[in-house]
Order: sequence, then structure tokens, then C-alpha cells
Amino acid sequence: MSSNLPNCAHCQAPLARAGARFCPSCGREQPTRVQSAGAAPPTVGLGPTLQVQEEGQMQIVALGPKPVSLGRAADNDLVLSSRFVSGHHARIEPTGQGHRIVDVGSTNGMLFAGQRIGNHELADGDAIRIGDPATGSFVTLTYRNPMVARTPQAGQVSHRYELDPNDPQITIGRVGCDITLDNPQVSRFHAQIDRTPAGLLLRDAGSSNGTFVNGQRLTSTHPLKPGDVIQIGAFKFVYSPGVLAEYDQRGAMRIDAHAISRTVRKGSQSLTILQEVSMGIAPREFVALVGGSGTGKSTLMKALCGYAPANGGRVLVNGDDFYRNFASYRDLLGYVPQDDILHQTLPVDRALRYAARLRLPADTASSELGDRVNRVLDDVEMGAHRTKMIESLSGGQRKRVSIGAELLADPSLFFLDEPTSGLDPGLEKKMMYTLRQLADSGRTVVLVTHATANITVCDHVVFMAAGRMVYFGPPTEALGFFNVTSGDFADIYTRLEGPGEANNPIVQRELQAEYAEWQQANPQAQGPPTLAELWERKYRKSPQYRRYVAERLAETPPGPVVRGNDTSASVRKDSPIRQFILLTRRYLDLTLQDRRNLMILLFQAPLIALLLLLVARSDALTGAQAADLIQRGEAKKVLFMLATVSVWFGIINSAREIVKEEAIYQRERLVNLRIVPYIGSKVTVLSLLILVQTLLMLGVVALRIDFFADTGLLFSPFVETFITLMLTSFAGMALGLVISAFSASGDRAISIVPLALIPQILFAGLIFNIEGFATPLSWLTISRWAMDALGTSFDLNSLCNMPNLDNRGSVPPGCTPAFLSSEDSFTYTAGHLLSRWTALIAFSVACLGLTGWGLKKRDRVL
Ligand SMILES: Nc1ncnc2c1ncn2[C@@H]1O[C@H](COP(=O)(O)OP(=O)(O)OP(=O)(O)O)[C@@H](O)[C@H]1O
Repeated sequence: MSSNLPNCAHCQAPLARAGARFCPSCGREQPTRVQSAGAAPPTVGLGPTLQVQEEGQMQIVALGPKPVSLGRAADNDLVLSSRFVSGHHARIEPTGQGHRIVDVGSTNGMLFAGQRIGNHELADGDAIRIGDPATGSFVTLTYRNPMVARTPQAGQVSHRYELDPNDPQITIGRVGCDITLDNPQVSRFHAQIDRTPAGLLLRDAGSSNGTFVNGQRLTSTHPLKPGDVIQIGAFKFVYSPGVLAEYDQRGAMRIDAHAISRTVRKGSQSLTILQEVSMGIAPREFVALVGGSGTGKSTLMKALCGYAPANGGRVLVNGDDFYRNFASYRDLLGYVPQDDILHQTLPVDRALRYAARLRLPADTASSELGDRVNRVLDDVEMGAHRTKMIESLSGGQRKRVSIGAELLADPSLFFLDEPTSGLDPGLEKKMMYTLRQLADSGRTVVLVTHATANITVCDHVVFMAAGRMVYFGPPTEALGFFNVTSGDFADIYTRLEGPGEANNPIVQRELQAEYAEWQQANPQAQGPPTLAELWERKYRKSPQYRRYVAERLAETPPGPVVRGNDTSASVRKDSPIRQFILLTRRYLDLTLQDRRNLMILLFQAPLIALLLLLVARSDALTGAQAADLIQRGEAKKVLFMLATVSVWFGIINSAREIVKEEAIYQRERLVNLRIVPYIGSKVTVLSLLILVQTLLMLGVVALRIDFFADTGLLFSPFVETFITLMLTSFAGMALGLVISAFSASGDRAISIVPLALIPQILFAGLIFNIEGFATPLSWLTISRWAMDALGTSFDLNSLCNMPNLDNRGSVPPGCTPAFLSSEDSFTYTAGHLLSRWTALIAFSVACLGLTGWGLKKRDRVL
């Protein structure tokens, strides 16, 4: 039965069918082969061809003057074996110098640029996909014909606007303007050109993402000069007298890295963690950065996306210096970090809606937001899960939602840090298919990954080793370059690591010439080179380097180039008040959604109050007025408990609130999040929480403990106690936020909490007398000011100050006026009370300032 079938390259067992990717016996992947299909001879360089990639195998078919039919049935000219290909799927017909592809009634159709096509005029390099979304498998047909090359889109004028000399002004915006730019990053009314006697004046109309002229953000009106390049979102305009030529860069972003390197300081030494990496990534390409742990993949990606810029070399985007024009390109970037960037306790659509409000221009209508959210949910195939809580989704689904959040602003450059980590092989394959489609539909996609099983869906793969790029080119050619015959890309890793001594078998077999070159170049070297260094040398002499690096970098950039110098990371002009309202609504929503945690926090207050009632006397605070024997010590104990518990509530409520959403914060900060509205949102919602907690606690305490002394200075003692406890909790909350802003993780924050709480007990003045050096230290605690304010409200100095030994109901004989001696605290004046409240407020303000500083310190630390 199997006699006609090919054998496994590893164990020689027969394969299930010709072209099978994996061996049914040993399970290993089969090596990729380049072969001709059917009767067509190998025709590379001899005229129009079709490269067919199926199941990791590639064949090249010559396209002559006759139509070529393709499908699964045996009577096709080109027979494909994948089950999702129809029996008769498509036909390629000649059209003069080129060809067109026609769907002949297939079930799964064909995709070009992410869109289903029925009939498509082919141009050189066009990639047509026939895919199976259920499994993530697909076949790629790449048309090659230099006779029908396309001008790069970024170099084409997409629209010429003749400027009518009778028009007093030209408006530019997303909807209903003279120049309409249909893109979510453009504001409804974005910019305006006024005709004045002095010439044309361009001004930004208060847009969210800004208008840039020659790389500088417009802050005032700009008189237009011939040759000026205006950038609005992904559009560039070149002004010449009477004309604005528009270049639409959506789906047309190329990235060129010219010898980028990154050096960091480690102790007193400087360490080069990225060594002169060069590459050219064309628009809509899907590139994977792979390599062992610590080889520099993330460093390279962050250098390419500008979040941790290289400190040597240059990165160009469509010819513009990326770092120098970071401000104008920032909104065109999508970045999906390893951690999820949406709150887990919100339903998918609600989380995306908040993200959309934060990322899209302020004037985006609610219906537009809804449409955008629906669109991205469809793009990431999560429409069916829109109402589910994010925490209830699988890892792969959560990652898709994070990708969806990044797609909201329709980025043209898309970077992902290990999006497939933790996914099972099936989900990993589907994720790679989704990313492939995102690239096809107009995004330049770069991802870091450890998984190489599905690497062939990428256009290019970069192998990194010891901070060096040892390969950049098509994945199928990588196996040949590294002389790996197993067909397993993971086997490449092992050939890259370690020292490249002369007697290393890899050096002896593959890298002898490079080793000799290295010896010549480094006659004084003490030790051997690394294998990475030798592979890098080999790569730089390879045809892949010439074709995919040197030739690409030598190309003239398509379209107009700007020489900007606006590197600011923060350019959005979102109103801080709008952001504050939005963040507060989201935080409130999150707090209310997390019902279990909310209930625990709220029930704590009455529960602790009930416990206090068990041990405290009902006349603890008023005993002296009733001429009872209750003395100052008893009152102090109750007030101390109220103050300490209030501090505790404040700290515990807030200590994890920033650090637990670190990944989200970092990502949103890079988009446009402002620190003050962010802290403001935390303070507002947490204040509501402490308000309820304080009311619950005081309400329960007041059920038994009598507050109706006539000692109030400004209000009744009950109201003054409420104010003091609110201010105390508020200060605790501010201290908790400091802990959160400076902690590396939620667990770390919680373990720091006791360090903040214990001084509140030690320095409150109840358990120990505060004297000497402890006095200034006590000024730094919240409970010290809280106790003082509470004691003032109840005029503790008027209570008998002796140990409360006698509780039989008679005035203890020892409580003479001598025992009414005043303490330094509790001076019974309104000024004293107000100064203690002011101290609590000052403490809170200082802590919030520290929190802001801590958050600022986290900037650009991805
Ligand atoms: N800021 C820094 N300071 C010092 N060393 C750094 C810094 N950033 C990265 N490194 C070091 O540079 C090397 C490359 O790090 P990078 O994170 O780029 O590797 P990676 O290939 O992405 O690794 P992994 O797959 O484990 O995430 C590592 O040895 C890392 O410790």
C-alpha cells in the first residue's frame, strides 16, 4: 500500500501521503523541498511563475500562455492536496504580459490583502491565500512576474487636491471635510488651511493626534512653502503651489534597520546586547524574531518599535528617521506585550470600548466606537465571545482580545512579544494564521517567538544569537543556510550557541572559512570567537543577505521623506478632564464588577466595628462627662482602634491597585495615558470606598458606644470623628498608592504593607510614650495626627488620666485634679483640631506626589 509513498527523512517510515509535513511514525517534521509541479519545469528567472507553499513544502510552477487550473481533483493542471482546497478551486488566465486568478466556485474562496477575491489581476509579488480558519492551515500562491511590477504604494500619489484660489479655506478631517481621511487616528475636524494675503496658512484644529509639518508637530499656524510635507495619521501630503499631493501610507510601511546596536551599562562595564543588526522589512511582511533565551530578540524588537531605541545605527520607516520622528509615528504603532493589556474582570466588548475611548480621537462618536470594536472583534475572530468576562476566556482568546485592543487605532506597524507563549499547538497555529492575515490586510507585523513549528507562515525569519543577527530571510531557506537536514527549525538553535573553537565540529564542517577570516581580523584575540560571530560572518556573505538586506537597504525610499526632530513620547492632546472621567468610570466599573473583593472590603468595616463593641464600654468616650470612673486610657483605646483600622483600610484598599495593572498601565502610558488623571481616578474611586467603609464602621460603633459628648469644637464629636477618620483613611490610601507605585509586583506590595502599618501602631502614642528621637518619627505617621485630632474632639485632657483599675461604678478615690494633667496632644482648641486635619491632608498630598514620581519613573520600561 505504501510502496509508492515517500519515506520519512528521519526514520525512513512511509509518509501518509506525498508532501506530508510530519511523519506518522516518529512525528518529526519533514524537510522543505523546492520542486517543480507536474509537467512544469523549474522556471525561476525564466518568466512568470507561481510559487506554491503548502504544508511547509514549496513548488514552483511556470505560467505560460495557457490557463492553469488548480484544485484538489486529479484533473487539475496544479493539484493541491489540502482538504480545505476545493476539487476545482481557481484558474490562472494569461492577460497580455501578466495573469489574473479567477475563483471557479470554490467553497473556501481565496484571500488577497486580507480580502476575499473572485477575480484578481496579479502583480509581481502578490500572495493569494487559500485558508482554513478552523485549523489555521493555508496554502499560499505567490505570483512572480517582473513585467507586471507594482509601484510601491507609499511612493504613489493616492490623490491630488487642486487648491481652488477662490476657496478661503480648506478643511481636513475624518468626516465631512474638504479633504476627508477615513482613518480612526484622524480627528473629525483635524486641520485647516486658510488662504490669507500672506499665503496659505496651515493650522491644527485641536486634533487629538496632531498635525506634523516636516516632522514637527504644529503648535501655531504654519505658512506653507513648496516641498513642505504634512503628516496626518498615516497620510502624507506634499505641498506645491496650487496642489496638495496625498500619499496614503496605510498598509505600506516599510522598516529599514541600518546597523542598529544597543549598549547598556552593567555595573561599571558597558555591554553590547545588540550588535550592528541590519534588515529591510517590506510593507505587509510578517517577520518572526527567533533564537534562544537571552539572545537579544526583545532588545531588537524594542529597538525596531522605538520603545527602547538603539543607541547606534538608524531605523527608518518609509525613509523617515523613526526615532527622530517618533512623535508622528507613535500612533501608527501597535504593540502587544507578553502580559494581557486589558482588565480581566470586564466583559470583552466593554474592555475594548474603554480602550477605544482612550486611544481614538476624543470626537469619535459612540456609534463609530461601537463599529470599530465590532470590526476588530471580527478581525480577531472573537465576535462570538464579546459578552464574556475576559478572565473566563482561554489564554489564546485573551491574547486575541489584547491584539484586538491594539487594532482599534488601525496601526500600520504591529509588534508582538511572544503572542503564542502558553498556547497549545492547535491554538498556536491558528494564532499564526490570524497574524498572517493581519499582515496581509495591511500591517507590517514583527513578532518575537520561541515557537518555530509554524514559522513557515512568516515571510521572513530572523535568527538571533548572542545579540547578533545570524540570518534574515525566508524561513524555508534558513534550513539550507544552516545546513539542517532534519527539517526542524529548532535544530538551528543548537548550532548557534557556544564558542567557535577550531576543533568544534560545526566550525570544521560549516564555518572554516569564517574562522580563518576571524583569525586574520583578530590576530591578538585571547579566546575563540563565538559561533554566533562566525555564523554572522557567513550570513553577511550569503545570497540571502545580498537579496533581503543589502539590496533592500540600497533602495530609494518610496514617497516623500521628512527630516523631523520631534522625539517626544507624549504628543496626544487629550483633555486631562476627559481622561480623568473616562478612567474613573472604568475603575468604578472594575471595582463594582469584582463583587467578591468589594464585598470583602465592605464587610470588613462593620465586622471590625462589631468586634470592637465586644470589648469596649458603651460610655468609653463620654464617661468623664457622666462623672463616671471611665478614664482617659479607656477613651484612648477606642480612638486608637478607630484610627488604626482607618489607616489599615486605606492602605489595604490601595496597595495593589497600581501594580496589579502594571502591563496595562505601561501600554496605555505609551499610547496617551496621563499620570495626574490616572492617579485622580484611583483617588476618586478609592475615596468612595473609604467613605462607605468609614460610614459602616462608625455606624456600627455608634450602635453601642455613646458619641454624644458636648465636646465638639467645630461640629458634634460624631461628625468631627467622621471627618478625622475619613482623612486618616485617605492618608492611608495615599500611602498605599506610594507602595503600589514603587513595588515590582502585587505580592511585593502586600508584603510591604506591614512595614507601613506597624509604625502606625508604635508611634500613635497609646502603647508607648513618644519621647526623644521617636517624636520627629511620629510626625511621619498617620495615626499620630489622627489620634491627636480624635482626642481633641473628645477633649481627652479633661478626662481623668490614671490607670482604669476600678470599674465598679464609683469615682475612684485617686482621681483628683492632679490626675487631670494635660498631655502635649489633645489641646482643646479649634485651631489645634484644624492643624491636625491639615497635617493629614499634607501627608496625603505628599504621598500622592510620590506616587506620581514613582509612576513617572516607570516610563518606557517595557
Ligand atoms: N537594560 C538591560 N540592562 C542589562 N542587560 C540587559 C538589558 N536588557 C537586556 N539585557 C540583557 O541582554 C540580553 C538579551 O536580552 P533580551 O531580553 O533581548 O533577550 P531575549 O532573546 O528576548 O530573551 P528571552 O527569550 O529570554 O526573553 C540578555 O542577556 C539580557 O539579560
